Amino acid sequence: MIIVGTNTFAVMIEWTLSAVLNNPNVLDKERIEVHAIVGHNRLVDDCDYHNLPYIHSIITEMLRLYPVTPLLVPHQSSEDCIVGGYHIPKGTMLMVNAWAIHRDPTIWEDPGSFRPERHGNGEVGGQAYGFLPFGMGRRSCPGSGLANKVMCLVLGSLIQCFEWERKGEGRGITMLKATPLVAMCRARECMNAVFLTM
Ligand code: HEM
Repeated sequence: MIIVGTNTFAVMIEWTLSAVLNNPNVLDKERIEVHAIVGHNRLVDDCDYHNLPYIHSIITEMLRLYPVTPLLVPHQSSEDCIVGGYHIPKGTMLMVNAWAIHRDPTIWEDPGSFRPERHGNGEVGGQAYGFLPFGMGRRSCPGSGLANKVMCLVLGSLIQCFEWERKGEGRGITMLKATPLVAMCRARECMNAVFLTM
């Protein structure tokens, strides 16, 4: 529980920051949203969660392109069954290739490109079964709500408080970046008053 709840999350934040730093227009758009909703006099908070739709779109798009557990976790069939016309004997180890589903051109338009806008207001822009970063059904991830909330608050705070500059891309069960993200951050001057109250 501790490993799935921390490692997945840390990997996801690194992937998301990388994508945002590589797409300055996305960073600018998000900064404008955070500035309009939260301003400069306080930090991003719990109460802002439902009012930051573009952050939700960014996180959804990241979970689509870079699902941290690309093959989910192995399951085992408890009885003989038929899936998509294939006979699956009892006791078979079953893996779901979420990576391939998330990049299937019959489900997603231009699947390889990073376009948060495809998920208007954070709602998933493809078919329901085309997006399963947290699995599906009764064994799906019980931490998905918490994960989405924490990712939103962390990403919002990082964008609100710091100026970001990419320095190059320099590392469980999760999909790590082949080259770790290397970035430089500097506290934003407009946030100094907030930092002084902490
Ligand atoms: C970005 C963050 C996360 C991602 C992408 C993620 C993804 C997943 C996936 C794909 C599964 C397997 C679902 C399946 O069997 O098909 C899973 C299971 C699980 N996750 Fe997460 N997870 C995340 C965060 C968390 C957090 C924060 C917690 C706890 C606080 C958590 C707790 C669990 C547990 C306990 C299971 C096993 C559920 C079961 O087997 O019934 N996860 N997660």
